Amino acid sequence: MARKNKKQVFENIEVIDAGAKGKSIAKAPDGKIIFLSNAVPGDVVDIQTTKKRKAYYEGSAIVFHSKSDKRVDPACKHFGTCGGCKWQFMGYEHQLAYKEQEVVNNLTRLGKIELPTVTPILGSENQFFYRNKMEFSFSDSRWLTLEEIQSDTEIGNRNALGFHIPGMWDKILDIDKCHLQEDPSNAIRNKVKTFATENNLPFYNARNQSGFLRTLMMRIVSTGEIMVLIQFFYEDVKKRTLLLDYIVSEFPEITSLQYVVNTKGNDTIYDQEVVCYHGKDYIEEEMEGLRFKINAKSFYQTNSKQAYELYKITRDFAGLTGNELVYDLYTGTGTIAQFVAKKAKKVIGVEAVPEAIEDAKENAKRNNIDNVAFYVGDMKKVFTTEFIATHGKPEVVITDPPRDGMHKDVVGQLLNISPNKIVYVSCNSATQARDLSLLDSMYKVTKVQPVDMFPQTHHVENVVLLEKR
Ligand SMILES: C[S@@+](CC[C@H](N)C(=O)[O-])C[C@H]1O[C@@H](n2cnc3c(N)ncnc32)[C@H](O)[C@@H]1O
Repeated sequence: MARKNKKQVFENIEVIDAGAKGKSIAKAPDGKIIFLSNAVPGDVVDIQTTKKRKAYYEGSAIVFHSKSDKRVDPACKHFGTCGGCKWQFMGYEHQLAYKEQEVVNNLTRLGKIELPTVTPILGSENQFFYRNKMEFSFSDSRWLTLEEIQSDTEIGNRNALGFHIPGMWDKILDIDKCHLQEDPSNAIRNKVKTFATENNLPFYNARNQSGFLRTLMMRIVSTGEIMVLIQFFYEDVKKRTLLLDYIVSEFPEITSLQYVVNTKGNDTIYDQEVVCYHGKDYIEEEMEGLRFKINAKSFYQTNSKQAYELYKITRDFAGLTGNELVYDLYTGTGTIAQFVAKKAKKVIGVEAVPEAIEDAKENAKRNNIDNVAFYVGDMKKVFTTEFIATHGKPEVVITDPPRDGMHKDVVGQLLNISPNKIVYVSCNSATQARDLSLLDSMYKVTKVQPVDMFPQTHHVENVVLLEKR
């Protein structure tokens, strides 16, 4: 019987494009598309298929006949094994061009939207070290390279503090220098790893569910404040104090040192008690004179500088005069709501996560903003006709949904209340395209501005202004 997924090799194929999920695209001799993960458009390669589907192949380049002039040398030595920055081998101007192309393709092909001239994508000033939050995992079974496996030398300590190998929940790549978060991020991570190893603090083993140290989360923000949170698998006061005291003495610049004892199977801390060991239990980020208190569980845009650009575009698209009632749907910790508040009569933010709404209310108070109000709940249940009757019909709606886009009932309600303008901020232009096509009967897209929040990855944010036809 013929094997269903028999691997094939296609020779001398030119990689022609970049596609969704950071894959590049080539065409097989039979006309089908091949999605590749390790090639840049312009490379000429031999491809071994890894999966065969009805309409396409997945594969990987095994021989490079010539290399694309879009290539650059990756800055990070972990590139290729670490799944974090898939596009690091492509020049930044080309990353931007492909991101912009993806937005345009999704809106025109998937959404069938008639677009105005798209404003060129706004690149990030920092192409590296732009993230304010990172989380690293401890493991006692470090991912080994092929050379290490093949070598005769005995591998002693296998402790790692780094990232999951893509698609592998129990394998951690040890990170020596990550190019995503500013110093002292690398120094803290490396010193914690060395100290913990030297003092025999057991690193986690996900397979056996054993070990003491689970994760290290760091937040470093523009005000200079630093939050470090260590997650332990069980309580051991002696070991815990040993490590935390070491961190305090070695890094006095840390303004918030916290920990969690999480005995569950998974690493999420959202249902866990967070204990402040040293300093304050929060840090503060600043944007245009506004201060945002961020605790260990709070959501905050991870690229602070580019978030400021995104918010300015959003406010500009909203074109507020000071007389409008604005709704900020999916408000998170209410940052957009507070950012536009001084240009509006009133802003109402709605969000599903109760803690985020608590942060939003507290931040608004601390910022002396009294023309905002926040409500918690699932959008499709909260954003009802009764809610509108109680709080008023908005002239402008800003919406910033998660990757899935808006629920169809929420889109239906927008059509129902028909604000003059809708500013749609999206981190997934495919679902944004779907929602825009549902709004198309009543709204015309008049402005489009893609924004790059995550250099070296394929992710792209897009802001769209919709005006009533
Ligand atoms: C992309 S974030 C936007 C955050 C915020 N606008 C900001 O810039 O910080 C999307 C937000 O939608 C919230 N969310 C997700 N599903 C929701 C739902 N069904 N109803 C209400 N909020 C939801 C998430 O918790 C998250 O805070």
